[in-house]
Amino acid sequence: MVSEPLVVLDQVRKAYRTGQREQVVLDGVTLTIASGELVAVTGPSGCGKTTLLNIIGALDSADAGAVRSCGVDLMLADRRRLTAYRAHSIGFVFQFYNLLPTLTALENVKAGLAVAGVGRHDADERARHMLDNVGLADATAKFPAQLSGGEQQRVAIARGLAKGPALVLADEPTGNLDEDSGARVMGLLRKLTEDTEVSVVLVTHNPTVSAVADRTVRLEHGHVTAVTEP
Ligand SMILES: Nc1ncnc2c1ncn2[C@@H]1O[C@H](COP(=O)(O)OP(=O)(O)OP(=O)(O)O)[C@@H](O)[C@H]1O
Repeated sequence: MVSEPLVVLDQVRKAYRTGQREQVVLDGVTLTIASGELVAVTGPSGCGKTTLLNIIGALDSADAGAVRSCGVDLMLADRRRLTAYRAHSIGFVFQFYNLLPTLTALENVKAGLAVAGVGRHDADERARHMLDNVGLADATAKFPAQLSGGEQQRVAIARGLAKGPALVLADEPTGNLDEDSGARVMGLLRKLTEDTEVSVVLVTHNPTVSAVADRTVRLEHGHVTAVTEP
């Protein structure tokens, strides 16, 4: 039996309007992502990579086309359904980690679980387990400012993954890291897709990062211009 892809984008169009001016950012983007796949999205600055990620994550909406992800039709779903989709199905990882500075590593991961509706006892156990998985079992009580950039990004990955999402969306997850820390973060994301059914879509400018992916999708002038597999 051939299973349905986790994400299906069909002829997706997105334009931004500023006053009278309309800028078409995505102009007929078609793309599918399978469960357990790691897909890198590359392309020149301003080509719409973040916009594409935001549409898949229901942080923004397409103007036309079809967008289905994790069993949800994002073009038809109401706000409540979209909020539940973001909270349960998607793990977000950002370039600048977006950790809460006044919370410890453990509390940051637990905060992500609270949003997903996980009870306090379960959340504590799961958060500790996730921090252990990313190699930070000794850093649970540390605040973000006491951690390196790479460690902070690993906390952010633990936070994004603790709720058990089907899909992780990562915008330049290694963009602020040195080569070694970046390689470790990529190794973590790679292992995750190998050990579980989680899919990862990440935006990157770095060819070393996209080399780790199952597929690299290049966006240019609103279109997918190339798809490469290593
Ligand atoms: N909310 C918005 N309103 C108006 N224009 C926007 C908005 N968001 C993005 N844009 C414009 O859409 C285009 C695509 O932006 P996007 O952030 O998706 O590109 P990107 O490929 O991720 O760029 P970069 O690699 O520089 O991060 C840019 O020209 C940007 O200025």
